[in-house]
Formats: sequence, C-alpha cells, structure tokens
Amino acid sequence: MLDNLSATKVSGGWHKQYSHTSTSTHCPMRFAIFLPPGASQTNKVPVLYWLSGLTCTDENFMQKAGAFKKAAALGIAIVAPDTSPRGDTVPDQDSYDFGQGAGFYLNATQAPYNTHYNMYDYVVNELPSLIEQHFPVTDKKAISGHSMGGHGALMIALRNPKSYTSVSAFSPITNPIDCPWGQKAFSQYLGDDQSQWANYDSCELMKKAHSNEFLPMRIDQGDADNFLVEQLKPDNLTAVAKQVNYPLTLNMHAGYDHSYFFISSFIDEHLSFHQLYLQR
Ligand SMILES: CC(=O)Oc1ccc2c(C)cc(=O)oc2c1
Repeated sequence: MLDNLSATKVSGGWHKQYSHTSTSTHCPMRFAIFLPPGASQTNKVPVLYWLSGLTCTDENFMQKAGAFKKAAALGIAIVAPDTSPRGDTVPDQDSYDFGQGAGFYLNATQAPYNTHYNMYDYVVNELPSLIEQHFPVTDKKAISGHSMGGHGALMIALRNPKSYTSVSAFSPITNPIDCPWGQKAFSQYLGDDQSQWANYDSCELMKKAHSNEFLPMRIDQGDADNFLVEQLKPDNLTAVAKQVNYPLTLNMHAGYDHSYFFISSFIDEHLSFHQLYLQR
C-alpha cells in the first residue's frame, strides 16, 4: 500500500512523495515521483530512476536539480528513492558515509546490516514493479545518479543491461573497491571476502560485460571536485571502457565541484541523452 505524503504541481506536471513498507528493506521507505503533463493510463510515459548520494533523501534531487521543465517537455517521469533504509530499528553509525543515508545500493550480507540494507533489490526489483503498478508509466527505464548514487546507477545498469535503455552519472564513485568510501562501506556491508565486493564495482563489472548488452553510458565530472582524485576516479572506468570498447562518454567540466550546482548545470543534457533511447 502506498501512502501519499505530498502532491505539488510543477512545470505542468506533478511532484508527489510516497511512503510504503518495503519487502526488501523491511522498513518504511520513501520515494518521490515527477509525472510530466499528460501522463495517463492512455498515455503512459517512460521513467528515469535517479539515485542520490551520501546523506541525501528522496528530496535533494527534486528540490535542487532543476529537472522538471525539461522532463515535462520530453515526457519523462522521474523516480527518486531514498538512499538507504531508515528508522529506529535500522542499524546506523554516527557517520555521513556509512549507515543511514549511505546504503551504497547493495544487498548487505553481514549482520547487523543484512536485514534492512537491501537497496539493490529495492531499486532493481521492488520499486520499479510498484511504480509500474500504481502510476501511468511504461516499462521503459533509464537510470542515473550522483556520487554514491552514480556508483549505484552504473553498477545496477552493468548488472541489469536488459532492464535499462541507457545509464548516466554525475561525479560517480566509479571504482568503490579502490577508494576509501567504498572500502569502508563494502567491508562492513559485505564482509572481508573481497571477491564479493567485485559484484558491486563498476570497473570490475564492465570488464565482464558482454558486447551485445552494452548500454549507452554518459558521465559528467567537474575538475574542481574535491573528491575527484581520492574517491571518484573516473579514469579507472574510462581505462576499462577503452580496454573492452564499452560506449562510455566522459565529459570533464572545468571549474565545477561536487554539488547540485553542477548537476543543475547539465541535467537537461542528461535528460535529452536518455530520451534518445527511451523513445525507441
Ligand atoms: C545535496 C548535496 O549536496 O548532496 C551531496 C553532497 C555531498 C555528497 C558527497 C560528498 C558524496 C555523495 O555520495 O553524495 C553527496 C551528496
């Protein structure tokens, strides 16, 4: 059952927030949806799934990205889930990069995280099926995200190439097994066996991708981003893409940082990129 929390008209469409009890994370989850003008049971629209970064909720993208006008013009719905399970019963740490707000879009295998931290199942299976059941959308899906959410988008698309028409990311963590944020999260959610970590690492997944299942992939990255060298490492992914001929375009942007100012500057281009493939 979906509990409607808000409904606000914007750019001729509707921004709505919902809560529901998740069978994947075993707790109430919130998500936001933007429905473009004219979306109806007789005019179903495709969906862009947006995965946010560390500390974010369903609200950051919707309030700060400035995506509504373009999504309305292109007839694309946008769905933004929360970034982790939440609540008093959900294990947490007093830390911005682990626990609540930092689910890393994986299925945890380690206690005490493995009961609730199943964001992979939630984003890949439960949420799309809920969205397709309750809203006027087609089953055409694209996926995008920022930073930790960029990692989520790339990793999920690489693992499920038949489920998405295209993938993009802003400032993504491209190689989590080789950076402090990823190593901190994966060691606690997935345990010490690093062979398990590769299942959630975009560089490792891209090495194994089948050429007949390659997806159009776009990444935008600011060169004034404080996290570029230590955490994000886009060159690691471009090196793999070159090795396996993966159709990845990395756009570097002079002077831009890690913030939503950067995302809002290029979100229209990402929506147009996804529209090319969603409409086919
Ligand atoms: C709203 C906002 O600024 O979001 C934001 C800020 C910082 C970060 C960092 C450092 C990492 C990440 O994964 O996401 C993220 C999101």
